[in-house]
Amino acid sequence: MSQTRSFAVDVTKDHLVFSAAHFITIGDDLCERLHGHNWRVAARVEGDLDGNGFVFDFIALRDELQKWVDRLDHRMLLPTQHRQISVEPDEKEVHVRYRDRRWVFPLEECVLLPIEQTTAELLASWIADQLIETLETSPLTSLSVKVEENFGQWATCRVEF
Ligand SMILES: Nc1nc2c(c(=O)[nH]1)N=C([C@H](O)[C@H](O)COP(=O)(O)OP(=O)(O)OP(=O)(O)O)CN2
Repeated sequence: MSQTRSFAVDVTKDHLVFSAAHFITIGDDLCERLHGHNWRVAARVEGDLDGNGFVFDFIALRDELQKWVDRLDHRMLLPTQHRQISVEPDEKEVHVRYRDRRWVFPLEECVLLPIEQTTAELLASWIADQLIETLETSPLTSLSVKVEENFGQWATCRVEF
């Protein structure tokens, strides 16, 4: 009987969590109040086995993911590509505006993300973009990043190579 076999590596850890603030718009007229989440992050890579019998070293994947989780931890997450929320940094502060609502945050407490919204989906996509640079020397076939915004509410971004 013929068989095909495929391999994947998953990394999910209790410490792969960042606590951050954000708000999103929903539809044209609803802009959430500023609030926070403990966002949990996990990653999966698929591909052929290397000479070690690895798809990819768990430890390297875990540590790379942790690096990006740490960059987001205890920060205000702001999307720079939103069509209704303007995000304007100066030397010390970030000025944010949605219609007649305004917020000013210390620049060093923010992460400005080149995405349209700070949804779980687009945060997963941004994290995937950061991981790809490290992974691209390995012969992987896909990368999936999962972000959990609230218990049991996960979004996944899967990139195929
Ligand atoms: N597919 C997605 N759906 C929703 C997203 C998202 O990123 N992707 N995000 C939101 C909002 O950010 C919302 O604030 C999610 O917060 P959550 O705490 O899960 O929702 P509740 O306000 O209902 O919280 P409870 O504390 O559970 O009452 C919405 N949808």
